[in-house]
Amino acid sequence: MSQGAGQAATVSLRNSVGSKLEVAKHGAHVLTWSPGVNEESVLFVSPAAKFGPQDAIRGGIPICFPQFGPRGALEQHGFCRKNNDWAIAKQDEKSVEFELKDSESTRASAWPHTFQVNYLVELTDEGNLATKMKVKNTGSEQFTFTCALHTYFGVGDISSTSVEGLRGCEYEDSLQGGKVLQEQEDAIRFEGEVDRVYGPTPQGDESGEDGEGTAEIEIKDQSHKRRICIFKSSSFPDAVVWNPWIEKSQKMADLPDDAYKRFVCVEVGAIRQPVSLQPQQEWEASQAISVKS
Ligand SMILES: O=P(O)(O)OC[C@H]1O[C@H](O)[C@H](O)[C@@H](O)[C@@H]1O
Repeated sequence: MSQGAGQAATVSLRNSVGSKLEVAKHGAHVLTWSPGVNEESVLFVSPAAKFGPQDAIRGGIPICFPQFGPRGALEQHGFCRKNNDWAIAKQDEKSVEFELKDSESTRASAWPHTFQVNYLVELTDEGNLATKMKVKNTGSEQFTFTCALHTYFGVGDISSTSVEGLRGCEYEDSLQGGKVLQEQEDAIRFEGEVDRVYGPTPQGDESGEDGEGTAEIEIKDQSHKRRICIFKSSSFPDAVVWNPWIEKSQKMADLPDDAYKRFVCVEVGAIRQPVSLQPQQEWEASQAISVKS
């Protein structure tokens, strides 16, 4: 574990081709990921991000669990992303597995269940970022949850960025009170705030667990002349597309007013239909990300 500058205690991983990533123990929060040697991180972290013990870090990959957004009685996006009780269950040179169990504070929350979350973060030999999330009901009563990996992807300029792969998919438009619509475009472009929960999204081939194969969703980052390919398992049936644009950014203390120009969130998750687990039942879902020119 090392202490990143101004950040929580972090774990750094490297592979033989010089790819690297950094994960904060706080929230099991992936902060940076660089697939190639001496490349900048593909993930966006706000220059005004806060790293205190009670803070949700603005950027990287926050884990939203056991509740996505305001869809329940917990605080926005649930307690996981701010939780300091994540332990390191396993670690080797190219992967680290974090583990979070229920605690006095979670049992005192509006979601008082006994559970275990395991979150595996891996740097593949090709330099892709592979993550797997497992949730186990370790109690004696059924519970439900919603969740997402809330990934902030860095882009050169949001105005020349598009998100592809969601044509024909149903979505809830948060800017229209959750009205359900169907995506008509091959490419989603950004000329203002976008906040949509798509799902179930068209499924690529499940072989994408290592970031190779046919991506479900692609971010075309024209300014950096690259495609960011997102693969997700069918147990993450949904994907949120979000950019706050300027008005919402001006209301966010941990985001500079013009920072919206340099990121887009595509957040794979199980959101529209909560996941239900019987006692001792386990659920798992994975996301892999790769970058192609
Ligand atoms: O500010 P946060 O609690 O991190 O939420 C940031 C954003 O997360 C998701 O993208 C939601 O769809 C948005 O409605 C929300 O504004």
